[in-house]
Amino acid sequence: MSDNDALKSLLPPLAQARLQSLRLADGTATVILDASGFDGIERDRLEAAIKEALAAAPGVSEVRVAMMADKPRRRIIAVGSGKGGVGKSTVSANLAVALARLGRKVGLVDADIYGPSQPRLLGTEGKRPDAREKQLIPVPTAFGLGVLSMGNLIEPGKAIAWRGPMAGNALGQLVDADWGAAEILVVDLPPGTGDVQLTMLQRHKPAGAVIVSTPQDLALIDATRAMQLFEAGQVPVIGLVENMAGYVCPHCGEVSDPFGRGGAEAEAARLGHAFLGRIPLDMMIRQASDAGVPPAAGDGPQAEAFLALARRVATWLDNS
Ligand SMILES: Nc1ncnc2c1ncn2[C@@H]1O[C@H](COP(=O)(O)OP(=O)(O)OP(=O)(O)O)[C@@H](O)[C@H]1O
Repeated sequence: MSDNDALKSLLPPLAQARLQSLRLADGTATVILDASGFDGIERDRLEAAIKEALAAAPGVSEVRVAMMADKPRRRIIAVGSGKGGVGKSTVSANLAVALARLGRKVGLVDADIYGPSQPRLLGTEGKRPDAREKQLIPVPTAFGLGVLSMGNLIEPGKAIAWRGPMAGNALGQLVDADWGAAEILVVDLPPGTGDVQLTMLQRHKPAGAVIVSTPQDLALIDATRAMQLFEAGQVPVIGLVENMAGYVCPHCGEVSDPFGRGGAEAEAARLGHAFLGRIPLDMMIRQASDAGVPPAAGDGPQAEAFLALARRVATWLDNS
């Protein structure tokens, strides 16, 4: 029997069952265990039992126990659009806030190198993330979620010079940050089908993608292209959201359809994708967003529209 096997046989059965590695070097026994599912008391008890079991073993002067914690199963929802200005950032921010309101543990990554707008939308402008051992710590917001933005990493105005590997590495820093207990990461992608999208697909494997479009035909053609990119990368398209869908008159509340109606729903159906809902073109949405208070955090029909979207996305995640 090797020294390691002899030591292993001294461990309590539970520790043996959960053992990942056991090493003895210079009198120090290092025991690494998979402690997923254990609470603090169970961990303390097990650690004490292991120390007691090995303390008197030959050649052991010190025992170190490392418990590998549960890694939360974190899933990425990529929010994309075919073209800029369709409200992808607005939808991402409010989807994340609404998911948090539904009790989901969520974080938001602003990967839009061309126009990082999440700090403004979530009222965190000017706040920089801390870092611990080179890992970024998300900036807390008033809405129950943390946020990290490309804007935290690049100097304003320099975004356009960011290409390929640089943008990919920056995305990695944001996605692999210290997201704590967050189970869902909503990632606001740049518009179109460029480098950041490809890195997202290849390195970070989103669980699914939400595509935002306005009702115009041209926006829908671009949205279709964005959906095809995700499908080619084997990322399921959760569905299509139609933003700026009907205009809500700020005076009388009447809803009209300056860009037509039903186009996105028909396009989603044509492509065999789900239609996730309609967000109206509403002055209140723009004003609240500009003021750093996402409408999803408030009351009324605007919040309800985003909560309905979040419910659909949460249900999709639960069933996939
Ligand atoms: N449903 C809406 N009602 C009213 N205004 C909206 C709505 N959605 C977005 N906006 C406004 O439209 C503008 C563009 O939105 P946003 O920045 O979210 O778009 P985007 O697609 O992320 O753009 P970009 O790709 O350029 O970053 C913002 O001023 C935003 O407040």
